[in-house]
Amino acid sequence: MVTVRAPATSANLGSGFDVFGAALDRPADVVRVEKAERTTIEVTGYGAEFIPEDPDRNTVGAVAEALDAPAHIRIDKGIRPSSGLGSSGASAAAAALALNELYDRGLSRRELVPIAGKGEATVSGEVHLDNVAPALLGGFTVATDRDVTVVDADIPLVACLPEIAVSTRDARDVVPAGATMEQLIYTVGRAATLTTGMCRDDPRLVGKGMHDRLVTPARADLIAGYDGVREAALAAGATGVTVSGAGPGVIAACYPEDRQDIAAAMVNGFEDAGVDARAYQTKIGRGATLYRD
Ligand SMILES: Nc1ncnc2c1ncn2[C@@H]1O[C@H](COP(=O)(O)OP(=O)(O)O)[C@@H](O)[C@H]1O
Ligand SMILES: N[C@@H](CCOP(=O)(O)O)C(=O)O
Repeated sequence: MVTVRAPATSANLGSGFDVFGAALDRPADVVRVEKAERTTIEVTGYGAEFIPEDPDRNTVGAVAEALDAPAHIRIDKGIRPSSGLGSSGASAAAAALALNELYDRGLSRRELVPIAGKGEATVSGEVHLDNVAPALLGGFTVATDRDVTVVDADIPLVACLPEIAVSTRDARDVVPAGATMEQLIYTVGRAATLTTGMCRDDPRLVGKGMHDRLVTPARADLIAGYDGVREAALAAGATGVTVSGAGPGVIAACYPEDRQDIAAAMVNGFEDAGVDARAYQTKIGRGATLYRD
C-alpha cells in the first residue's frame, strides 16, 4: 500500500490566472492506493458526501487510467470540495504520485503534473495545471503548457473558506473573453511584482502583486461578502487579498505577526454578510509527501 498526503493549493493569486499557484502548509488530502483488477474509489472526510466515487467522475479515476494503474483508491478529504483551495487537484496529484510508486512507473514529479492535470480537467472542463503543479512540487509555481518553474518561497498566508460552494466550472464561465492593452500592461506589472516578491520572500511585494482588475472582479461577484472581507483583512494588516482559485475561498498575504488578526477579521467579515466561514493560518509549504507501508 502507498499513502500520499497532498496539500491544498491556492491558484491564480490574483494576477496569474491559470499560471500561478502556491502549495499551502495546511489543510491536505490523504490518498491510499492498493493494486486491484479495476479501479474503485472510496471517499471519506470533509465534504465526502458531495464527491462522486465513480472513477469517471472523480479526479483520481482519470489519473489511474492515464498511468494504466488500476487500484482501490481511498481518499480522506481534508480539503473541502468546491472551495478554491484546489481540493479536486490535491486528490489528483496525490493519486498520481501514489500510483506512480505503486506500479513503479518511474515518472518524475514534473512528469506527473500533466497526468494529474488530466484528472483535474474531468471536473473543471479544461486543463489547468496551477493547482496540481504546486500540489506535486511545492512552493510557488509558474505553470505554463510547456514547463513549470518553482520558487521555494516562504510567505505567510491566511486562507478563509466561507460556507458557500462555487464550482470551478461555473466560475470559469464568468472569466472575460478578452482584455484591453491597458489591462494587459497592468496585469503584467502586478504579476512581475508578485514573482519578484516570491523570489525575495517579501510579503509586501507579493501582496501588492496580487491585485488584479481582469478576472477577480467578475469572480468576486459570486462570493457573498467578498468586498467587506477584503477590506477587513487589509485593515488588519494583510499586504494583499484576492480570490483563491476560482473561489469562494479568499487568500491574504501578510507578515507572520498579523496572521491571527487577519484570520479573525476575515471570519468576522463573512459573518457580517451572514456567511459562516473558517480561516486557516498557513504559509507556502511543501509538495505532496509519499509514505510506503
Ligand atoms: N477527489 C475529488 N476531490 C474533490 N472534489 C472532487 C473530486 N473528484 C471529483 N470532484 C468534484 O469536483 C468538484 C470540485 O472541484 P472544483 O470545482 O475544481 O473545486 P476545488 O477548488 O475544490 O478543486 C466537485 O463537484 C466535486 O464533486
Ligand atoms: N485557474 C483555475 C484555478 C481553479 O482553482 P480551484 O482551487 O478553484 O479549483 C481557475 O481560476 O479557474
